[in-house]
Amino acid sequence: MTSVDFVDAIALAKHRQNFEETEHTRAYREMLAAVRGFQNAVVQANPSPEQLEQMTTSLQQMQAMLEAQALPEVERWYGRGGGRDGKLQLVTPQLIFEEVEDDRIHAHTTAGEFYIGMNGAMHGGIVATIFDALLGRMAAGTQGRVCRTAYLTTEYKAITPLNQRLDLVAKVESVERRKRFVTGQLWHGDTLCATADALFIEMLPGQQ
Ligand SMILES: CCCCCCCCCCCCCC(=O)SCCNC(=O)CCNC(=O)[C@H](O)C(C)(C)COP(=O)(O)OP(=O)(O)OC[C@H]1O[C@@H](n2cnc3c(N)ncnc32)[C@H](O)[C@@H]1OP(=O)(O)O
Repeated sequence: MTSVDFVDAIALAKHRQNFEETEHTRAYREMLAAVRGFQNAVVQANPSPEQLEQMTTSLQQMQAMLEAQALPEVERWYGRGGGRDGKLQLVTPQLIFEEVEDDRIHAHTTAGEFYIGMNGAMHGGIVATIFDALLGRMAAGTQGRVCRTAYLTTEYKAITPLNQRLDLVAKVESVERRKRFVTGQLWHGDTLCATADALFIEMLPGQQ
């Protein structure tokens, strides 16, 4: 089996939904958490020349080790999972899904320094990426529908802080044939930091 067998998005998603949490994959999740910790540390420090040399050498060694084991997308653990602790991914801060219903989701997250824009505020592109992941999960619903984002509009109402709990709410507003219109809100306590509305289209067999 190669990744070429899975240009069909539905077949790829179905195959990747079969994901067993084992000791080995839990260790992979822990490694990704360590990468997140590293990313947070790396953006906050100005290491000395000696430290930089040491870090660059170590990182190059780890990169070479991983490159020697690279797999086609269909076989990778990255991007899989999807229970309460969300997917095994690094593109957004980890999302914790508290309630997942077919028309409503409540989740939360805490974004570290890696996701900084400027002056303590989260980068706006990360806010939009969080909404894409949250609203994509909403469009998938409890049935695991395979959908793609047709549009996603984000409004930034207040600074989204780092290192603080953020609450995320998603809702399905309406459904028309393959179209799922969904909205999202990102809260810090009582402050509404950002909102989004998006259209997700359910994939047809054969579509990439
Ligand atoms: C439990 C399991 C959990 C699983 C968790 C999964 C979580 C995943 C989370 C991660 C998620 C991350 C997800 C990602 O990041 S996906 C990556 C980002 N998105 C893309 O790359 C998508 C690129 N675009 C396309 O592939 C196509 O355009 C799609 C597939 C979207 C539609 O092309 P397709 O040929 O299939 O459909 P159609 O053109 O006949 O249109 C169909 C209908 O839609 C209407 N329309 C289309 N576009 C727009 C528009 N912009 N505004 C308003 N309306 C629009 C259109 O008028 C028509 O309406 P109607 O005639 O029916 O009335």
